[in-house]
Amino acid sequence: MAHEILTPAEMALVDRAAIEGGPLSGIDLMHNAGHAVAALILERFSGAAKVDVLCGPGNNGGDGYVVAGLLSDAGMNVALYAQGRPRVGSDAAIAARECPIQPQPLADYEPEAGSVIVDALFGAGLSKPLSHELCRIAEATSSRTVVAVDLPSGVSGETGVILGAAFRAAITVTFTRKKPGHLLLPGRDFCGEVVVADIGIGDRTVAAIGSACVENTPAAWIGHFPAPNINSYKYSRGHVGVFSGGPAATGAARLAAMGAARIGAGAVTLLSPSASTAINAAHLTSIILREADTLEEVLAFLEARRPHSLVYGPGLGAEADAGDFLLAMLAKAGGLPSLVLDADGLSTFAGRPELLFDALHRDGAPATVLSPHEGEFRRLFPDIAGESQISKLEKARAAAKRSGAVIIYKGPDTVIAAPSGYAAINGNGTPLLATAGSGDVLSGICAGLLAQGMPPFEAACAAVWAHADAALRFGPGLIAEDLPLALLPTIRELLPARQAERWNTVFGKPDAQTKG
Ligand SMILES: NC(=O)C1=CN([C@@H]2O[C@H](COP(=O)(O)OP(=O)(O)OC[C@H]3O[C@@H](n4cnc5c(N)ncnc54)[C@H](O)[C@@H]3O)[C@@H](O)[C@H]2O)[C@@H](O)CC1
Ligand SMILES: Nc1ncnc2c1ncn2[C@@H]1O[C@H](COP(=O)(O)OP(=O)(O)O)[C@@H](O)[C@H]1O
Ligand SMILES: [K+]
Repeated sequence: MAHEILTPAEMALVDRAAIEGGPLSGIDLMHNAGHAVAALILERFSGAAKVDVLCGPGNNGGDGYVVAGLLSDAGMNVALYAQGRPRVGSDAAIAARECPIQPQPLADYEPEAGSVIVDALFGAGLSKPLSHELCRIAEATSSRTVVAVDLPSGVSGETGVILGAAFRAAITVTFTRKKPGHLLLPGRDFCGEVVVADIGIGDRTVAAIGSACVENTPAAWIGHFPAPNINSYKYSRGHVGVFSGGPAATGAARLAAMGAARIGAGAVTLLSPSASTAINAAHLTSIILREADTLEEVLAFLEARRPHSLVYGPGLGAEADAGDFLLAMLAKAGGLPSLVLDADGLSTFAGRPELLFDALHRDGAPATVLSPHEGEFRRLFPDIAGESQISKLEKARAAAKRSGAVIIYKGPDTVIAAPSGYAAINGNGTPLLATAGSGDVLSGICAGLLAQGMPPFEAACAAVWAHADAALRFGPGLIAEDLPLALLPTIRELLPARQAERWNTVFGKPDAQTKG
């Protein structure tokens, strides 16, 4: 699984296990790391007038000494600036000794136009904010071409938080696997293009560490992606029920309904208050419309039609009665398989979230996905949101554990987390999605996948990825109404990939275990 994400601490364990297990020693790995960075610079920037390599005191600096030596051997004009000497006996000390270029004090460094800067100051070992002097240098290089080794110095590999200031890289070359700081904001914004270099550490060594986080790519869930078979009929392909708001707020539910239908649910029913029926009827064709004003009417629908998944929240209004209605429905409806709570369906529990969490932890509760944006997350999990020391990844995990639901913690760096702690960080997000109603479509896509039998964690991951992929393919001008139809090219590529995966499974290749 080459899409695992490793924290710096996990990466250190992997490095150690690789060195102990052989055949490569620490300095061999450092040589390989330096080679990878030097090869990239030769490939992309061989015409640069000069390369300035900035080396720190640890092994990140060690990589820098290797890069400087290799680029100089290749005929480039290289200058080396170092902060502190590597610790005696470290791999970095060997690399510094091997390097033919005499380092100058980093305090003397002034960036020049036309130079490419290699930032090998701090990587995984960054433990405190950059000093004033380093902040000055980071600032002075912000408009230059910087290639960062492992991470831009100043970016926490674990959280993506900036410690003091950070170098702004055009390209970051990291080793073996990405770290959370490459995907979480604001770190991601400082990394530029991220290249993952293989330095000779095998997949098995990485797998043995048991990272519980992956980058959200189709590889993480394609084995569960639903494909209709020859026996499918509309209800067996998945039936989604979406709750509509009152007459002034019906659009959100229709967006969710269309998202569910386009991702492949065979039937989607919009449950509409009678005051909204005429408006909804005027805007719907293939979506089934069912009037339901009271709990009894909703329960009668659930009993008669047995939908596989419900979307509750978009456009419902955040007043307490929306939450009370949901709790009553959960208490009385037997055997509801799955539920997506979004928007007002989350905000209605502000100040009383434990009522929701208790209901979701009860025996027989539906498999639930909560899809809060930043503000909704703060309303449901104020203490977790306020923790300044932990990453968005850890916040999503804590929220999933507490609520008993899969969390889609939305934003440019959406994190998906299961109550088990298993998590994914999304990397294909696009600001094109920052348009009103796009979250409503996402909730429908997620419900549509749940209704087709996809396990909740995988359904949430696939929904987030497909939502962003569709937006990227559609391009500028996207509004939420476009998103359901924009899913088509995405689905048309995912379905053959799913078929190929099925053949692999027949022949015993990848595992299709659920992580949720
Ligand atoms: N054998 C290995 O373990 C390998 C390590 N590699 C490189 O090694 C790096 C990790 O090396 P290290 O663990 O030595 O860590 P770093 O080189 O990132 O930094 C550690 C040193 O910097 C100091 N430090 C941290 N933050 C500071 C700050 N803000 N101001 C001043 N000093 C600060 C620490 O006290 C420590 O001395 C990786 O990022 C990667 O580039 C690669 O060469 C691959 C192999
Ligand atoms: N800058 C961005 N980059 C990537 N994705 C974004 C960005 N801004 C918003 N999104 C995504 O767009 C969607 C917006 O959802 P939400 O905030 O609930 O909007 P709405 O309530 O209008 O539907 C989420 O999936 C979110 O992750
Ligand atoms: K660095």
